[in-house]
Amino acid sequence: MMSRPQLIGITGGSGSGKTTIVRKISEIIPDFVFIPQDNYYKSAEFISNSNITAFNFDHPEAFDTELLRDQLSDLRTGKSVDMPQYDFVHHRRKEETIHVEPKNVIILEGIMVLTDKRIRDLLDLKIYVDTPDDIRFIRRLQRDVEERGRTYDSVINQYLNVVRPGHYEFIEPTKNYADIIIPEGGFNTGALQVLASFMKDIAENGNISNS
Ligand SMILES: Nc1ncnc2c1ncn2[C@@H]1O[C@H](COP(=O)(O)OP(=O)(O)O)[C@@H](O)[C@H]1O
Ligand SMILES: O=c1ccn([C@@H]2O[C@H](COP(=O)(O)O)[C@@H](O)[C@H]2O)c(=O)[nH]1
Repeated sequence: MMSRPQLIGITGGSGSGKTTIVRKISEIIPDFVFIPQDNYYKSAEFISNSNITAFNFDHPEAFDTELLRDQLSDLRTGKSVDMPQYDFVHHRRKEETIHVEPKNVIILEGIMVLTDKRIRDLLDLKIYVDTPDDIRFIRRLQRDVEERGRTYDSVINQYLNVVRPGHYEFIEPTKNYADIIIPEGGFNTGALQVLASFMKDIAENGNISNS
């Protein structure tokens, strides 16, 4: 490793295509550490489809930001961490952790990676994935029913009551902090190529100018 690891933050609303971007980048350049902010959700095991708004997953307080900050700081200074994992179906942190060794490039991805200054200040490059609300909602509805054990009614109820207001209060304004805005997410191949070649450069030469 030639200089300290560089942290790239990828944010945007739920369903904007953040995870898809990371997956596609990994097909071009696999050599990075991936930290999903979702893994730092606090457990809310009392939640089910019928009382989905009883815990607000779209508020900064829903995340264990102290743990995320500590682990990012460790990775940034070349130390390994044991990253938590999150179970979306049962709304709780899993027992098992994943041991993560630092690499030159670290990608932090999540809805609120630019919301809290403590995390924002650790990032070397900030990216906002900007996808229209209707498209994001349709994607989320399909995904949450297929992959996250949710019913249509509960996804719609949660979206109208907490996800949408939280988006406008805590996520959309953070676009102002972004260095790069990617429209439409994971199928914007031009943006993916630019990002991947930038990451390849850091992975091989280990620098962004201000490090
Ligand atoms: N450009 C796209 N076109 C169609 N579906 C997409 C696109 N990008 C993402 N998806 C799908 O939409 C859902 C949400 O995408 P995801 O990457 O998980 O978003 P995020 O991580 O921002 O919540 C997933 O099921 C994914 O396969
Ligand atoms: O137990 C949970 C935890 C989170 N959520 C929702 O997930 C999204 C964030 O994940 P994306 O992959 O970016 O969509 C957030 O809007 C929470 O509402 C959940 O429903 N249940």
